[in-house]
Amino acid sequence: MSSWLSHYRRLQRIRLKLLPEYVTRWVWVPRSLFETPASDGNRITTHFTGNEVSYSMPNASDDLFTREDPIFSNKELLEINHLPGEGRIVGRDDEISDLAAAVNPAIFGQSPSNVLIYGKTGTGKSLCAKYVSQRLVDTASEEDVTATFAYVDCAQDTTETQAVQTIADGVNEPSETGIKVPDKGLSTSTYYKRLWRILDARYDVVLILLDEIDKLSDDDILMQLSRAGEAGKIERCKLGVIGISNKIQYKDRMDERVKSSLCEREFVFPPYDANQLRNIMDARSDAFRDDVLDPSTIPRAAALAAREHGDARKAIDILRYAGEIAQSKGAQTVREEFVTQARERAETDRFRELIRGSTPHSRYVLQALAVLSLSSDRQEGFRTSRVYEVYENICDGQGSDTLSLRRVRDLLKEHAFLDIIEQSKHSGGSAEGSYTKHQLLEDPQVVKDVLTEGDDR
Ligand SMILES: Nc1ncnc2c1ncn2[C@@H]1O[C@H](COP(=O)(O)OP(=O)(O)OP(=O)(O)O)[C@@H](O)[C@H]1O
Repeated sequence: MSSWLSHYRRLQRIRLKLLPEYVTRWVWVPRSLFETPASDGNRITTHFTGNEVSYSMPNASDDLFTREDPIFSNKELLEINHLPGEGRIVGRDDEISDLAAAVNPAIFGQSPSNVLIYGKTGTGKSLCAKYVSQRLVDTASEEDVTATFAYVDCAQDTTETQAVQTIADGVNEPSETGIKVPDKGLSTSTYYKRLWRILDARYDVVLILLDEIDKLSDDDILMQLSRAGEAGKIERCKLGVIGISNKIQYKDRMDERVKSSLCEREFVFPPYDANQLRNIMDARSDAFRDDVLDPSTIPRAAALAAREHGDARKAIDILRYAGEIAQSKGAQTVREEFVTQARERAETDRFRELIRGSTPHSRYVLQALAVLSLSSDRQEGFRTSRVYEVYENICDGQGSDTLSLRRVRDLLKEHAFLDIIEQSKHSGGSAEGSYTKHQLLEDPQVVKDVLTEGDDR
């Protein structure tokens, strides 16, 4: 490293070794030690202010780094975890009012309705549920009602114990209640007992948001929460549950008793159309610098996303990637043509994330389905036996032993559970009996590309 940066680093080391904090102000050091010639002839000077040390180089003109982002002015607005504020929730007014009406009784000290929200991924379910819950808490406090909401990601807290611990911990304030909710180590029933005590001690109303409720390993917590008041577990506090799922069939799996108390109100969030997606993206166009977005870029991204899925999250991803592509190409504007490349990248990234950590055979099975889909115009899916044949070839190519047909069937089921493939049952009459067909829900080319990444290395 011959640049002035190497001198900078060396100087830092010298100071750390030679000048501990307590002698900094008293030691006289020859000027030459702190004025070091840089390779381009400039001198780097070290300044001391109290115990602070800083460096300066006159006439530094370093074009190694870009000092201002030429494309984005507030990229955070397009980040995956960004929760948009009120003005940026677009096209969900009806859903927001319906939800608000369902939980409204809480404001008068009555129990909010339990709600189940369905809808495909990226249709704003969690966003609207959190937004309405926060508004309820704010309005309740104006009416002297103490309210809060707890959010549980059931994909992460899949067991009853984990979920109840998360809720109890979320609503607790140990200095006020004197109750501790350790991360682990208590029995499920003890967590419940502490939760009920905390709720009664602190709140008039609590909403519990169970996101991806279908990932819970059983219905036990739903039974407990939806009947806590009725069963006399809590006296003062009124509890409402908002369950969120992107599996419309989820309700069919539910215990009848849970269904009757949890599904007092049900709402379905439809996928966004092109206009709504366009408005959602327009509301965040200030993520970009002025005049950087070509006028056709957002409409093109909206049309593409609406045609394929109606998912706002993916639409926003596409817009962000289009900006990053413009950045990497050194383009002055984010052009419409970047949207197509961005869409491929968004799909690829998402699928890569979806299968991260999956086993090699689970990947071979998917690869087999991708190969079959790419080699056929028929879209109605492939029988297990056919998938198995191609899977055997892939294993052969990889020099790997094959798993049994039964095990491959299980792997296909797991992929169906994750919505990577869709399964359908067919009857072949008395001669053939019934059989299952499997179809990729992802773009087969994306699946194949991601699964064969690194194979040529
Ligand atoms: N109506 C909207 N207005 C503005 N942004 C939205 C809207 N709907 C969704 N989004 C954006 O998309 C992201 C995903 O939305 P959200 O998490 O609510 O989807 P979801 O339906 O719960 O999806 P999943 O089932 O995958 O969890 C949000 O964080 C937000 O950035």
